[in-house]
Amino acid sequence: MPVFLTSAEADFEQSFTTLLNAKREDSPDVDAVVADIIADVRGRGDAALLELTQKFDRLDLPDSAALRITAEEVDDAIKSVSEAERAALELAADRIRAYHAEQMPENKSWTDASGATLGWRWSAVSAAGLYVPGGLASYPSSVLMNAIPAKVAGVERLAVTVPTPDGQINPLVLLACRVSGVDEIYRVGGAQAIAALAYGTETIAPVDKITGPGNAFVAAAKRRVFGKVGIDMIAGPSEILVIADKDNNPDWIALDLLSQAEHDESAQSILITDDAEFGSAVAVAVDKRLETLERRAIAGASWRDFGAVIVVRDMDEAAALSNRIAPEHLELCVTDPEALSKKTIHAGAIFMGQYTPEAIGDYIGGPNHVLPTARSARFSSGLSVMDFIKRTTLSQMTPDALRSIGPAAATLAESESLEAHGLSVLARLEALNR
Ligand SMILES: NC(=O)c1ccc[n+]([C@@H]2O[C@H](COP(=O)([O-])OP(=O)(O)OC[C@H]3O[C@@H](n4cnc5c(N)ncnc54)[C@H](O)[C@@H]3O)[C@@H](O)[C@H]2O)c1
Ligand SMILES: N[C@H](CO)Cc1c[nH]c[nH+]1
Ligand SMILES: [Zn+2]
Repeated sequence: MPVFLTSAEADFEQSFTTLLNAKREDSPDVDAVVADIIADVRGRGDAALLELTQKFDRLDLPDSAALRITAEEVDDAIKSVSEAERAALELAADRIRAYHAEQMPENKSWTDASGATLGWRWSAVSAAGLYVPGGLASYPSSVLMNAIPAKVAGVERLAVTVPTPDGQINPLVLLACRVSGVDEIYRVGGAQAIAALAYGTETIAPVDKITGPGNAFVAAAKRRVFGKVGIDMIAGPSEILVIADKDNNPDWIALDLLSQAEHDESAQSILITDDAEFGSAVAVAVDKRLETLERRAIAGASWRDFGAVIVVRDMDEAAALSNRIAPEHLELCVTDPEALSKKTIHAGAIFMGQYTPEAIGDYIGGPNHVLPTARSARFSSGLSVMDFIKRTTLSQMTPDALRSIGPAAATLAESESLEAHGLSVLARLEALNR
């Protein structure tokens, strides 16, 4: 049974805090294994990749050239994709592209009172690496969500790594690469893929930024290579918080809760409502749906161990609790979602009104589905074009500007005992005054 909490009860604060701190990730001690794999790939390059691919993915590759999945192999694999799946993927790609194009920031420059021209300019990283988790159960939608923002940002080179256990790959993953404009794809997985992307091998040139989800080995490797390259984030198990009033169909809300519960036994689904009877009706509907759901073992475990129904006095209280949870996904199934959304400020993504199930955001809405989990929406945002660009500041002095602000720089340099700093300004001022 999920927990059923009522905010008016005396022990609510204690129970809510327990819910907030529920440990949802079993991270086995994988760091030592990952350190060895990274050292091996740095030392032996492709030879290590071939050996580790044999060991972990049971795939014997004849030589380094076979690490890359060729355009012909992609052509062959995507023949099996149905027309309906192709059309859906293309529609999703178009909508994700259009949304992310709107995110591109402007360059800026201005001249201030001293005569100095100041500003900044954005430019894309030169090369990005995208890790796609392996197996037939991998998500093509996640390929679009990672690759398209990179392309929109202007990244010139985008390399995908994907493990192919026993030689198997989801053809939709390859189609998603094709639709996103990615043609550099390697059949390598785990920590060895991350090491190859970060440090390079004979076949895989190094990248500047690595994004994409993966298992504990991938996450540990991303943590280790951070600094050598940039990384996006370490995404934890999925989460959904639904705030709903009684004017909703309990079955719809139950399905929304289960849509994230079915991802992972450690996923978390929470309903906050101001109507206890409605809360009970949703809990009943969840149980009913669980009877027939294909992934009922996973979804049932998630709902039993981490699910919750919270009954509050009013929607202001709901908003305050939501901000403390800072969920990855927040659905506002209330009469005035716009007004409530102004109060629910800590959330990765908000879905407004009863006709906007979170699943729309996972696939086709346009915004990114790679979002902050584990309460990190308090201080961070989902993947965007901003993850693939960086800002360079610009300054240009005129002689008058240097005369105006240079002496203060020289004074500060002297107070820091950095003589050459001060002299580099003073030498120019002397020349100007000659
Ligand atoms: N958040 C998202 O959008 C999203 C999307 C898809 C998948 N995921 C997550 O990605 C993960 C997928 O996991 P997966 O394992 O199926 O695929 P994966 O691609 O993440 O990992 C497979 C690789 O792990 C390595 N590995 C496995 N056992 C190892 C061992 N004992 N020692 C060293 N390396 C080992 C191997 O190299 C193997 O190729 C799941 O945790 C899933 O929840 C998240
Ligand atoms: N909801 C997941 C992120 O939390 C993303 C996803 C991919 N496919 C379906 N859903
Ligand atoms: Zn999902």
